[in-house]
Amino acid sequence: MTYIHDTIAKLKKTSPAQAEFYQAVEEVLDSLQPILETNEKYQLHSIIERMIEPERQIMFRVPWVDDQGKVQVNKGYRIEFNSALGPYKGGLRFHPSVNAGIIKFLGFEQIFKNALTGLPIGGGKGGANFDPKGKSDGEIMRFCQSFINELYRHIGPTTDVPAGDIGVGAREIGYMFGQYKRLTGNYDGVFTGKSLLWGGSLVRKEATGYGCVYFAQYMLESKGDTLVGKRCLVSGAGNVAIYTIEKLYQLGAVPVSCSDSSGTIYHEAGVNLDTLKELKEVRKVRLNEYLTAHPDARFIPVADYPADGNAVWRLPADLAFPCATQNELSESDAQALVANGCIGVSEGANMPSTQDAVEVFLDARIHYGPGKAANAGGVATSQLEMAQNASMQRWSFEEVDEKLKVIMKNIFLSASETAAEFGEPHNLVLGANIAGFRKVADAMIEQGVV
Ligand SMILES: NC(=O)C1=CN([C@@H]2O[C@H](COP(=O)(O)OP(=O)(O)OC[C@H]3O[C@@H](n4cnc5c(N)ncnc54)[C@H](O)[C@@H]3O)[C@@H](O)[C@H]2O)C=CC1
Ligand SMILES: O=C(O)CCC(=O)C(=O)O
Repeated sequence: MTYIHDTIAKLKKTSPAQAEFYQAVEEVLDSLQPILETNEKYQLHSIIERMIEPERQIMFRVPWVDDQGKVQVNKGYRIEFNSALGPYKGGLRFHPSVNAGIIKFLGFEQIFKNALTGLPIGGGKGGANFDPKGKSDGEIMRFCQSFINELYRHIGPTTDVPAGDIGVGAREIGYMFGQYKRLTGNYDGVFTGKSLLWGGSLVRKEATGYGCVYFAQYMLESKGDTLVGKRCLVSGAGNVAIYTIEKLYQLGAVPVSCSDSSGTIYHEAGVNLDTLKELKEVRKVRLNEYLTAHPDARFIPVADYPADGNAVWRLPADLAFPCATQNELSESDAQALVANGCIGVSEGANMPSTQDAVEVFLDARIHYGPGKAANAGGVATSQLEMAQNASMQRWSFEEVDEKLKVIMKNIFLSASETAAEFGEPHNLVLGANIAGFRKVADAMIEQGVV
């Protein structure tokens, strides 16, 4: 369709050198072809042109003092992408690879993901090219305070509500909230993913991983299958990976791998969750230390990965849960998974599979839950945290978990019913993109040209 082709060509000119952002936009626009062809209103209202341009992009300097007394400077970002459905909502990522293109891809995905939850939240994302690895607690605190010294004026409980992502967990949210409170004098629900001691919601920590497994469960159930006894590959060893592994065990599956940026652990007997939590949540060390407690496991260092992919996806298993980062699963990895008998993929990370890898899954007709549907449990539970804060209530673990299950089920149904409506019932990429798009686009039209 020349309209889509021209739109992407123009985007590349006006927003140069943002490869991940183009990738996310191309995937969505390809899926939207059938709805754009039959609904002139979206072109008349320039919905696509408006959707791919953030409402606001905030870029700022983050100066801070390290433990040696030297001043360091990082780049900070908050991209307020789309507020048609509610306040901007999305995490903050602290990682050295962060740049405007990565935050834009994440913010763009967040628009559709948040729409799919059915909750009143718009899309945004932020972060900094700060590397938390090896930093002292004092350095992390000073960085977070400096980050908020600028960001505080742009956020608020009904305007823009950040949360965590890679490199940002409850500790960082605590330091950022403290500084926000000091600067504004407000004690409000401006962040989610807060500590349970002061306004956090039960289940938020677990929600992305749990939700991703619930999504896999619903995909399997739709074909009369279950998770029981399934051997599962999980990548990553952070928040999403850990709680994906926890829920897989609870539902009778056997997670056999995890990974970090140093390499992959393969434990045929099943990954030991207590050891993993101790290494990553408490001691924050490299995964090879897992072998000390479990000499029967195998560690594959990154140096031994295949040139065209990631060792974790070359292992035999029934299901795959990419939970680390974008583009961590290549076309060759996807081919290896399918050849080894993998029957389903549920993405905990954002855009972990390359476009070619996604094609392999769709062509092979295996279950494929794209990140914006399968990992939406995190942001959905963030909205439940906002609802509890606003009504000064606190719901039990069971109550929140039950709501999370219902939300994930509805996302699965909405993506699969939309996919069927457009004649490709197995294609949840198409279904999720169109279902999310329709809600945002129609809201934008109703709200006029703004
Ligand atoms: N935390 C949340 O609620 C949500 C997170 N996500 C996505 O899930 C993914 C993981 O995020 P979190 O677990 O929150 O972050 P985290 O900081 O807790 O963990 C990230 C993990 O991925 C590993 N990792 C990073 N780059 C890697 C690489 N190149 N190779 C192998 N491992 C690598 C890190 O070592 C770390 O163990 C990201 O794509 C994030 O955007 C998506 C939805 C919500
Ligand atoms: O909980 C949130 O607000 C955001 C979670 C997030 O960053 C994501 O869904 O990728």
